Amino acid sequence: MDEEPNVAELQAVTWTGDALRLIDQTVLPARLEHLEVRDVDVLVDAIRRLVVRGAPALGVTGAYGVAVAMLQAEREGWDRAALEAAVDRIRTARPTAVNLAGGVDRVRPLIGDGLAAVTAEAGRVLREDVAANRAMGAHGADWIARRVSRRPLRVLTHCNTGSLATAGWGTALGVIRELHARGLLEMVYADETRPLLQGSRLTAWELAHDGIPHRVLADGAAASTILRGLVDVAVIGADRIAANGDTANKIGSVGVALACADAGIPFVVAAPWSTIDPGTATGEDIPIELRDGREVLAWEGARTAPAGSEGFNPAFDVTPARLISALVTETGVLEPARGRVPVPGGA
Ligand SMILES: CSC[C@H]1O[C@H](OP(=O)(O)O)[C@H](O)[C@@H]1O
Repeated sequence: MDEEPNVAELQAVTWTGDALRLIDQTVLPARLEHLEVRDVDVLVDAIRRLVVRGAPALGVTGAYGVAVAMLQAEREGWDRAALEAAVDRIRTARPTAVNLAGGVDRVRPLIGDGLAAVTAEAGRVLREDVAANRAMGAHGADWIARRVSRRPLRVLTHCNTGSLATAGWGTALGVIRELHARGLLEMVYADETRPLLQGSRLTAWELAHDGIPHRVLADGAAASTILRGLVDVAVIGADRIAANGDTANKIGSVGVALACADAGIPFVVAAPWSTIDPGTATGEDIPIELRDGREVLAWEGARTAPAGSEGFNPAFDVTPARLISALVTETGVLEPARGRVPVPGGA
């Protein structure tokens, strides 16, 4: 890695004019490399392998993915039906983050207006997300500063919700960046987030580049670290939020929420409205991605479990609204645990 990147401004997803340029998150933090995508099969594979990942980043990817499909259709002489089928494959490449489908659906109606219309709308999706993250950071820091009296603050987070998971700045990590900028932050406890280690590989990389003090902990250490009083607030992201406030996020999130409830500290979710799905009534209706069990049984090709063992690898879990102290959005803060949910009267 040559130049030191400005990680807070890093763009996991950019459009080159004729290709999607993705940071390859599977090789971070060892190497900062990019993948230029001009083919739908390559894009679907990149989404499934988490080359690009994180709900808002997937939303931008889905939007520009329509442009990738349009250019390939032109090159390869696809008819409209073949183009729509390719767009559907992008839309369904991963099931849980509602943003992926949302990004595709945002630009799909513009296919008939041509590539420029599609890429212009996709650009708005990207810029709106950056603006949303900045606003979320401020709303979240304001809420936490009002609700938590200890200074400075010790914050626990799970998975990666920074520039790498969004169009820039981050959701939960955007709140953490804002707390740091205000001089309110003592320490960030970053769950390693097995099995793909988004916390130890990606969040730690972002925090280190920002000069934010942090410690990486085993996922299994989160609950006792919270119960021992070493954490003042937990802030995490989301992949899909149901109408009643139930929230799907990276596997291990609900354990953090349960520990926070028992310890009497706030459990905060930071997510843009593009992650809220009014069409999903409750957490029971959120599709949970079941990934290849082998991800749990090995790391970088080195088997860690016995040959005969099977893996069980749900990628997300659902935290019930009753455990969520604050849902921080770009327009302000809801309090699901107090009944203030995205769709009042929702299921
Ligand atoms: C800012 S949303 C990030 C969200 O997405 C992650 O999932 P994955 O790494 O599998 O894409 C995780 O749930 C994060 O909280």
